[in-house]
Amino acid sequence: MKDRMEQAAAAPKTLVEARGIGLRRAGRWLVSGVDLAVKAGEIVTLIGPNGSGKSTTAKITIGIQKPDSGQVTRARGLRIGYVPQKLTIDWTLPLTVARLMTLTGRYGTPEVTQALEEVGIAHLAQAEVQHLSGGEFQRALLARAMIGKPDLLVLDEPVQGVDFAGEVALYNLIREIRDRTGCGILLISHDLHVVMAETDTVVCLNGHVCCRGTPESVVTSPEYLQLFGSRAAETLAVYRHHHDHTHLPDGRVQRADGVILGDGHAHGDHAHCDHSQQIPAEPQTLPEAGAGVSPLPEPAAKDQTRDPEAANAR
Ligand SMILES: Nc1ncnc2c1ncn2[C@@H]1O[C@H](COP(=O)(O)OP(=O)(O)OP(=O)(O)O)[C@@H](O)[C@H]1O
Repeated sequence: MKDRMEQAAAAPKTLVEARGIGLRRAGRWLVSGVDLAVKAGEIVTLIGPNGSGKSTTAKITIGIQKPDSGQVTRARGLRIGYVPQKLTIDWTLPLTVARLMTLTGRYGTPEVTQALEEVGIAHLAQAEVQHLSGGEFQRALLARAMIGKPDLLVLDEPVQGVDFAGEVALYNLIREIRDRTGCGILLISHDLHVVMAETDTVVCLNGHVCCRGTPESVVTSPEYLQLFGSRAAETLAVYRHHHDHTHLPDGRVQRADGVILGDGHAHGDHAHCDHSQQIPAEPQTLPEAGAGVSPLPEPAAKDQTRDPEAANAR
Protein backbone atom coordinates (compact mmCIF):
# COMPACT_ATOMS: atom_id res chain seq x y z
CA MET A 1 0.00 0.00 0.00
CA LYS A 2 2.79 2.39 1.03
CA ASP A 3 4.76 1.45 -2.11
CA ARG A 4 1.79 2.24 -4.27
CA MET A 5 1.35 5.61 -2.59
CA GLU A 6 5.04 6.39 -3.05
CA GLN A 7 4.83 5.40 -6.70
CA ALA A 8 1.80 7.63 -7.20
CA ALA A 9 3.61 10.52 -5.52
CA ALA A 10 6.66 9.99 -7.75
CA ALA A 11 4.65 9.69 -10.99
CA PRO A 12 4.75 12.81 -13.14
CA LYS A 13 1.64 14.89 -12.76
CA THR A 14 -0.64 15.19 -15.77
CA LEU A 15 -0.78 18.90 -16.54
CA VAL A 16 -3.30 18.85 -19.32
CA GLU A 17 -5.35 16.19 -21.02
CA ALA A 18 -7.48 16.64 -24.11
CA ARG A 19 -9.92 13.93 -25.12
CA GLY A 20 -11.54 13.78 -28.53
CA ILE A 21 -11.28 17.51 -29.04
CA GLY A 22 -12.53 19.10 -32.23
CA LEU A 23 -13.22 22.53 -33.63
CA ARG A 24 -15.71 23.17 -36.39
CA ARG A 25 -15.83 26.35 -38.47
CA ALA A 26 -17.88 27.14 -41.58
CA GLY A 27 -19.18 23.57 -41.79
CA ARG A 28 -15.71 22.03 -41.63
CA TRP A 29 -13.90 20.29 -38.82
CA LEU A 30 -10.54 22.03 -38.54
CA VAL A 31 -9.51 19.34 -36.11
CA SER A 32 -11.45 16.42 -34.74
CA GLY A 33 -11.09 13.52 -32.36
CA VAL A 34 -7.72 14.65 -31.00
CA ASP A 35 -6.42 13.05 -27.82
CA LEU A 36 -3.42 14.67 -26.19
CA ALA A 37 -1.82 14.75 -22.76
CA VAL A 38 1.23 16.49 -21.35
CA LYS A 39 2.78 15.53 -18.04
CA ALA A 40 5.26 17.47 -15.93
CA GLY A 41 8.75 17.15 -17.38
CA GLU A 42 7.44 15.72 -20.63
CA ILE A 43 7.96 17.08 -24.14
CA VAL A 44 5.15 16.48 -26.60
CA THR A 45 5.69 17.66 -30.17
CA LEU A 46 2.92 18.31 -32.66
CA ILE A 47 3.88 17.94 -36.30
CA GLY A 48 1.82 18.03 -39.47
CA PRO A 49 1.49 19.89 -42.75
CA ASN A 50 0.48 23.55 -42.96
CA GLY A 51 -3.13 23.96 -41.98
CA SER A 52 -3.28 20.55 -40.32
CA GLY A 53 -4.56 22.03 -37.06
CA LYS A 54 -1.45 22.17 -34.88
CA SER A 55 -1.99 25.71 -33.63
CA THR A 56 -5.72 25.13 -33.27
CA THR A 57 -5.09 22.00 -31.18
CA ALA A 58 -2.61 23.86 -28.97
CA LYS A 59 -5.04 26.76 -28.48
CA ILE A 60 -7.85 24.41 -27.50
CA THR A 61 -5.53 22.54 -25.15
CA ILE A 62 -4.60 25.68 -23.24
CA GLY A 63 -8.09 27.18 -23.30
CA ILE A 64 -7.73 30.00 -25.81
CA GLN A 65 -10.30 28.30 -28.03
CA LYS A 66 -13.31 26.37 -26.85
CA PRO A 67 -13.72 22.97 -28.49
CA ASP A 68 -16.93 22.04 -30.33
CA SER A 69 -16.39 18.43 -29.35
CA GLY A 70 -14.44 16.62 -26.67
CA GLN A 71 -13.08 18.01 -23.46
CA VAL A 72 -9.91 19.31 -21.89
CA THR A 73 -8.86 18.79 -18.29
CA ARG A 74 -6.18 21.03 -16.82
CA ALA A 75 -4.42 20.58 -13.51
CA ARG A 76 -5.74 22.89 -10.81
CA GLY A 77 -3.90 26.22 -10.77
CA LEU A 78 -1.95 25.33 -13.90
CA ARG A 79 0.36 28.15 -14.99
CA ILE A 80 0.87 28.29 -18.72
CA GLY A 81 3.59 30.08 -20.67
CA TYR A 82 2.64 30.46 -24.32
CA VAL A 83 4.61 31.55 -27.35
CA PRO A 84 2.08 31.78 -30.19
CA GLN A 85 3.07 31.43 -33.79
CA LYS A 86 2.25 35.03 -34.58
CA LEU A 87 2.83 38.12 -32.54
CA THR A 88 0.51 40.96 -33.39
CA ILE A 89 2.06 44.17 -32.28
CA ASP A 90 2.57 47.64 -33.70
CA TRP A 91 6.13 47.38 -34.96
CA THR A 92 6.21 51.04 -35.96
CA LEU A 93 6.57 51.97 -32.26
CA PRO A 94 9.91 51.51 -30.51
CA LEU A 95 9.87 48.60 -28.08
CA THR A 96 12.76 47.42 -25.96
CA VAL A 97 13.23 43.80 -24.96
CA ALA A 98 12.73 44.76 -21.30
CA ARG A 99 9.42 46.44 -22.18
CA LEU A 100 8.33 43.45 -24.25
CA MET A 101 8.74 41.36 -21.11
CA THR A 102 6.24 43.44 -19.17
CA LEU A 103 3.59 44.11 -21.81
CA THR A 104 1.19 41.57 -20.38
CA GLY A 105 2.41 41.18 -16.81
CA ARG A 106 3.86 43.23 -13.99
CA TYR A 107 7.40 42.16 -13.37
CA GLY A 108 10.21 44.06 -11.71
CA THR A 109 13.68 44.60 -13.14
CA PRO A 110 15.22 41.69 -11.18
CA GLU A 111 12.66 39.25 -12.58
CA VAL A 112 13.09 40.59 -16.10
CA THR A 113 16.87 40.41 -15.82
CA GLN A 114 16.75 36.88 -14.47
CA ALA A 115 14.40 35.70 -17.22
CA LEU A 116 16.62 37.25 -19.88
CA GLU A 117 19.72 35.74 -18.27
CA GLU A 118 18.11 32.32 -18.36
CA VAL A 119 17.78 32.52 -22.13
CA GLY A 120 21.18 34.16 -22.62
CA ILE A 121 20.12 37.64 -23.73
CA ALA A 122 20.42 39.77 -20.57
CA HIS A 123 22.78 42.04 -22.51
CA LEU A 124 19.94 42.86 -24.90
CA ALA A 125 17.49 44.21 -22.30
CA GLN A 126 17.62 47.73 -23.75
CA ALA A 127 17.88 46.65 -27.38
CA GLU A 128 14.96 47.37 -29.65
CA VAL A 129 12.97 44.27 -30.47
CA GLN A 130 12.88 45.21 -34.17
CA HIS A 131 16.66 44.97 -34.26
CA LEU A 132 16.95 41.48 -32.82
CA SER A 133 18.03 38.55 -34.94
CA GLY A 134 15.52 35.74 -35.42
CA GLY A 135 17.21 33.65 -32.70
CA GLU A 136 17.43 36.56 -30.25
CA PHE A 137 13.78 37.35 -30.84
CA GLN A 138 12.72 33.79 -30.14
CA ARG A 139 14.80 33.84 -26.94
CA ALA A 140 13.07 37.04 -25.88
CA LEU A 141 9.70 35.37 -26.44
CA LEU A 142 10.83 32.32 -24.49
CA ALA A 143 11.95 34.56 -21.63
CA ARG A 144 8.58 36.24 -21.69
CA ALA A 145 6.80 32.91 -21.56
CA MET A 146 9.07 31.73 -18.73
CA ILE A 147 8.92 34.80 -16.54
CA GLY A 148 5.66 33.65 -14.92
CA LYS A 149 7.30 30.32 -13.95
CA PRO A 150 4.85 28.18 -15.89
CA ASP A 151 4.12 24.52 -15.23
CA LEU A 152 3.33 24.08 -18.92
CA LEU A 153 5.19 25.77 -21.73
CA VAL A 154 3.46 25.87 -25.09
CA LEU A 155 5.72 26.83 -27.95
CA ASP A 156 4.20 27.30 -31.39
CA GLU A 157 7.08 26.98 -33.83
CA PRO A 158 9.77 28.37 -31.52
CA VAL A 159 12.54 28.07 -34.10
CA GLN A 160 10.88 30.03 -36.89
CA GLY A 161 13.09 32.67 -38.46
CA VAL A 162 16.19 30.92 -37.15
CA ASP A 163 18.92 29.18 -39.12
CA PHE A 164 19.77 25.54 -38.41
CA ALA A 165 22.65 26.28 -36.05
CA GLY A 166 20.29 28.60 -34.20
CA GLU A 167 17.64 25.87 -34.14
CA VAL A 168 20.02 23.49 -32.41
CA ALA A 169 20.89 26.15 -29.84
CA LEU A 170 17.22 26.90 -29.22
CA TYR A 171 16.29 23.24 -28.88
CA ASN A 172 19.15 22.87 -26.39
CA LEU A 173 17.82 25.84 -24.47
CA ILE A 174 14.31 24.39 -24.42
CA ARG A 175 15.70 21.10 -23.13
CA GLU A 176 17.66 22.93 -20.42
CA ILE A 177 14.54 24.81 -19.37
CA ARG A 178 12.66 21.52 -19.10
CA ASP A 179 15.51 19.91 -17.14
CA ARG A 180 15.91 22.86 -14.80
CA THR A 181 12.26 23.65 -14.12
CA GLY A 182 10.58 20.29 -14.67
CA CYS A 183 7.84 21.97 -16.68
CA GLY A 184 5.94 20.10 -19.35
CA ILE A 185 6.35 21.31 -22.91
CA LEU A 186 3.92 21.21 -25.79
CA LEU A 187 5.93 22.09 -28.84
CA ILE A 188 4.73 22.69 -32.37
CA SER A 189 7.31 21.91 -34.97
CA HIS A 190 7.37 23.67 -38.31
CA ASP A 191 9.18 20.70 -39.73
CA LEU A 192 7.48 17.47 -40.66
CA HIS A 193 10.53 15.34 -40.10
CA VAL A 194 12.84 16.81 -37.52
CA VAL A 195 11.88 17.03 -33.88
CA MET A 196 13.78 17.33 -30.64
CA ALA A 197 15.38 14.05 -29.69
CA GLU A 198 14.13 14.62 -26.16
CA THR A 199 10.55 14.56 -27.40
CA ASP A 200 8.67 11.92 -25.46
CA THR A 201 5.74 11.78 -27.80
CA VAL A 202 5.32 13.02 -31.33
CA VAL A 203 1.74 13.59 -32.41
CA CYS A 204 1.22 13.88 -36.14
CA LEU A 205 -1.85 15.85 -37.06
CA ASN A 206 -3.73 16.23 -40.26
CA GLY A 207 -7.06 17.46 -39.01
CA HIS A 208 -7.03 14.41 -36.78
CA VAL A 209 -4.26 12.42 -35.14
CA CYS A 210 -2.65 10.52 -38.00
CA CYS A 211 -0.17 8.79 -35.75
CA ARG A 212 1.88 9.23 -32.61
CA GLY A 213 4.93 7.72 -31.01
CA THR A 214 8.46 8.31 -29.79
CA PRO A 215 10.87 9.85 -32.28
CA GLU A 216 13.45 7.55 -33.80
CA SER A 217 16.92 8.02 -32.52
CA VAL A 218 19.14 10.30 -34.40
CA VAL A 219 19.94 9.87 -37.92
CA THR A 220 23.06 8.22 -39.16
CA SER A 221 22.82 9.59 -42.66
CA PRO A 222 26.15 11.06 -43.82
CA GLU A 223 24.26 13.82 -45.63
CA TYR A 224 22.42 14.74 -42.47
CA LEU A 225 25.55 14.74 -40.35
CA GLN A 226 27.38 16.72 -42.98
CA LEU A 227 24.61 19.26 -43.14
CA PHE A 228 24.06 19.76 -39.44
CA GLY A 229 27.19 18.42 -37.75
CA SER A 230 27.43 15.76 -35.08
CA ARG A 231 26.17 18.13 -32.40
CA ALA A 232 22.94 18.56 -34.31
CA ALA A 233 22.64 14.81 -34.66
CA GLU A 234 22.71 14.56 -30.87
CA THR A 235 19.91 17.04 -30.63
CA LEU A 236 17.58 16.32 -33.49
CA ALA A 237 15.83 13.17 -34.45
CA VAL A 238 13.75 12.04 -37.34
CA TYR A 239 10.19 10.97 -37.30
CA ARG A 240 8.62 10.00 -40.58
CA HIS A 241 5.56 8.14 -41.56
CA HIS A 242 3.40 7.12 -44.46
CA HIS A 243 -0.26 7.93 -44.54
CA ASP A 244 -2.59 5.16 -45.56
CA HIS A 245 -5.59 7.39 -46.06
CA THR A 246 -6.70 10.52 -47.90
CA HIS A 247 -8.19 13.70 -46.50
CA LEU A 248 -11.30 14.88 -48.30
CA PRO A 249 -11.93 18.62 -48.78
CA ASP A 250 -14.72 18.62 -46.18
CA GLY A 251 -12.35 17.34 -43.49
CA ARG A 252 -13.47 13.69 -43.56
CA VAL A 253 -11.01 10.86 -44.01
CA GLN A 254 -11.14 8.20 -46.72
CA ARG A 255 -9.34 4.98 -45.88
CA ALA A 256 -7.34 3.02 -48.44
CA ASP A 257 -10.28 0.58 -48.74
CA GLY A 258 -12.55 3.47 -49.81
CA VAL A 259 -14.50 3.74 -46.56
CA ILE A 260 -15.22 7.36 -45.64
CA LEU A 261 -15.14 8.19 -41.97
CA GLY A 262 -17.49 10.77 -40.51
CA ASP A 263 -16.96 13.85 -38.39
CA GLY A 264 -15.19 13.78 -35.07
CA HIS A 265 -13.56 10.39 -35.59
CA ALA A 266 -10.66 9.31 -33.44
CA HIS A 267 -7.36 7.87 -34.54
CA GLY A 268 -8.53 4.34 -33.97
CA ASP A 269 -11.04 4.82 -36.77
CA HIS A 270 -8.47 4.39 -39.45
CA ALA A 271 -5.53 2.17 -40.10
CA HIS A 272 -2.03 2.82 -38.89
CA CYS A 273 0.80 4.89 -40.34
CA ASP A 274 4.22 3.46 -40.95
CA HIS A 275 6.87 5.11 -38.77
CA SER A 276 9.73 3.02 -40.00
CA GLN A 277 11.09 5.28 -42.70
CA GLN A 278 14.60 6.64 -42.63
CA ILE A 279 16.14 10.07 -42.66
CA PRO A 280 15.10 13.12 -44.62
CA ALA A 281 17.45 14.27 -47.33
CA GLU A 282 16.84 17.84 -46.33
CA PRO A 283 14.70 19.48 -43.68
CA GLN A 284 11.92 21.72 -44.89
CA THR A 285 11.94 25.48 -44.99
CA LEU A 286 10.38 27.74 -42.41
CA PRO A 287 6.78 28.85 -42.68
CA GLU A 288 5.28 32.25 -42.23
CA ALA A 289 6.32 34.70 -39.61
CA GLY A 290 5.53 36.05 -36.24
CA ALA A 291 5.36 35.12 -32.60
CA GLY A 292 4.15 36.42 -29.29
CA VAL A 293 3.38 35.56 -25.74
CA SER A 294 0.46 35.17 -23.42
CA PRO A 295 -2.29 32.67 -22.88
CA LEU A 296 -4.70 35.40 -23.90
CA PRO A 297 -6.09 35.74 -27.42
CA GLU A 298 -3.78 37.66 -29.67
CA PRO A 299 -4.58 41.38 -30.06
CA ALA A 300 -6.26 42.27 -33.31
CA ALA A 301 -6.70 45.14 -35.73
CA LYS A 302 -3.93 47.47 -36.86
CA ASP A 303 -1.11 45.42 -35.41
CA GLN A 304 1.23 43.87 -37.88
CA THR A 305 2.72 40.45 -37.97
CA ARG A 306 6.47 40.48 -37.54
CA ASP A 307 8.52 39.26 -40.42
CA PRO A 308 11.34 37.02 -39.17
CA GLU A 309 13.05 37.32 -42.52
CA ALA A 310 13.41 41.02 -41.81
CA ALA A 311 14.70 40.22 -38.34
CA ASN A 312 17.27 37.86 -39.78
CA ALA A 313 18.36 40.38 -42.31
CA ARG A 314 19.30 42.88 -39.62
N1 LIG B 1 -11.00 30.80 -36.67
C1 LIG B 1 -10.91 30.10 -37.79
N2 LIG B 1 -11.94 30.04 -38.64
C2 LIG B 1 -11.88 29.32 -39.77
N3 LIG B 1 -10.80 28.57 -40.13
C3 LIG B 1 -9.75 28.60 -39.32
C4 LIG B 1 -9.74 29.34 -38.09
N4 LIG B 1 -8.55 29.15 -37.48
C5 LIG B 1 -7.85 28.32 -38.28
N5 LIG B 1 -8.56 27.99 -39.37
C6 LIG B 1 -8.17 27.04 -40.42
O1 LIG B 1 -7.96 25.83 -39.74
C7 LIG B 1 -6.92 25.09 -40.34
C8 LIG B 1 -5.90 24.74 -39.27
O2 LIG B 1 -5.20 25.91 -38.89
P1 LIG B 1 -3.98 25.86 -37.88
O3 LIG B 1 -3.43 27.23 -37.79
O4 LIG B 1 -4.41 25.19 -36.63
O5 LIG B 1 -2.98 24.88 -38.65
P2 LIG B 1 -1.44 24.63 -38.43
O6 LIG B 1 -1.24 23.16 -38.55
O7 LIG B 1 -0.98 25.26 -37.17
O8 LIG B 1 -0.85 25.36 -39.69
P3 LIG B 1 0.58 26.02 -40.00
O9 LIG B 1 1.60 24.91 -39.99
O10 LIG B 1 0.40 26.58 -41.37
O11 LIG B 1 0.81 27.06 -38.97
C9 LIG B 1 -6.39 25.96 -41.45
O12 LIG B 1 -6.96 25.52 -42.65
C10 LIG B 1 -6.86 27.34 -41.09
O13 LIG B 1 -7.03 28.15 -42.24
